[in-house]
Amino acid sequence: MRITAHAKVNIFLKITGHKEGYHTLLSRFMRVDDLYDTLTLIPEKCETFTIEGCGDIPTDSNTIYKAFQILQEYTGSKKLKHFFENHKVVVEKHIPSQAGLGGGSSDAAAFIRLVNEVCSLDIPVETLAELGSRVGADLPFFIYNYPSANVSGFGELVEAFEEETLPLELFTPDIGCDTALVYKTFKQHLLNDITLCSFTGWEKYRSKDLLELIADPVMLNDLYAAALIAYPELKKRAPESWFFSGSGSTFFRIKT
Ligand SMILES: C[C@](O)(CO)[C@H](O)COP(=O)(O)OP(=O)(O)OC[C@H]1O[C@@H](n2ccc(N)nc2=O)[C@H](O)[C@@H]1O
Ligand SMILES: Nc1ncnc2c1ncn2[C@@H]1O[C@H](COP(=O)(O)OP(=O)(O)OP(=O)(O)O)[C@@H](O)[C@H]1O
Repeated sequence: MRITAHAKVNIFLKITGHKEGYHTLLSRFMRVDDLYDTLTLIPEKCETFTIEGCGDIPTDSNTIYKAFQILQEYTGSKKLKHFFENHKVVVEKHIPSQAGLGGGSSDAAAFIRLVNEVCSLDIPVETLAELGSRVGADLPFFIYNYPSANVSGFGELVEAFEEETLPLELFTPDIGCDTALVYKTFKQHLLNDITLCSFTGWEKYRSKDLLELIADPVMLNDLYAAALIAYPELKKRAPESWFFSGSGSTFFRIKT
């Protein structure tokens, strides 16, 4: 009873607006094949829901626990409660936190997919994605588990994009970027300047072609400029000609 929870990068990320306190976006998400956490369900009597391997993150704020609560509420069954009185969740973390790689979201999505199977919940993937979106905006992409996808809305509209994943090299400086702060900075300084026509048709390009064609990391990812304002020290750590993922702080490029 084991599952891998892969990291993602955002090949491009353009903010399209703001409503209900959240930003809407258009982004190409790509799974990172060789960077993943693993989640294992291990038989053991547990007095409370038990997660091992997530360092000092309190259980209550762990995305895996949030996913459990949402599944529990949705199914309303004693099956899940009973299962987790007799199994613990062991996480092997490899994806750095606050890095723009979606680690916490990927863990929660992998947990939902695994529990759906192991506990024979038979919940359709669309419903799992909707339940997942209540944990975080990145969850639907990880629930569908496509290698590459165009993602829009707040993150809940996920459309598979037919292409192979790229071999990626990642660099995560030791600067944790708080997603909420980066979005807040974007709203304050940059939201008024968005020009929707500047990225018309980007979603149709293969990721490799788009990275070559646009080449500028600031143009490709709207949150990069916001992250540079919120975390000015990022500038010194940015390697020349690398791209920026999500709300940071990871830079990536295609392996040569
Ligand atoms: C930056 C991305 O990772 C790109 O893939 C996502 O858009 C963010 O996804 P996430 O980490 O799952 O974000 P969440 O945990 O849902 O949201 C954290 C905070 O970021 C802001 N937020 C998030 C997503 C979004 N579309 N608009 C926002 O303004 C909100 O203030 C929210 O409270
Ligand atoms: N299972 C988990 N794994 C990692 N972080 C978690 C987890 N559950 C809760 N968190 C909390 O979520 C915060 C953000 O972690 P995460 O690794 O998901 O962020 P991220 O790199 O900002 O992702 P994003 O791509 O969404 O920007 C961390 O500071 C951590 O305290």
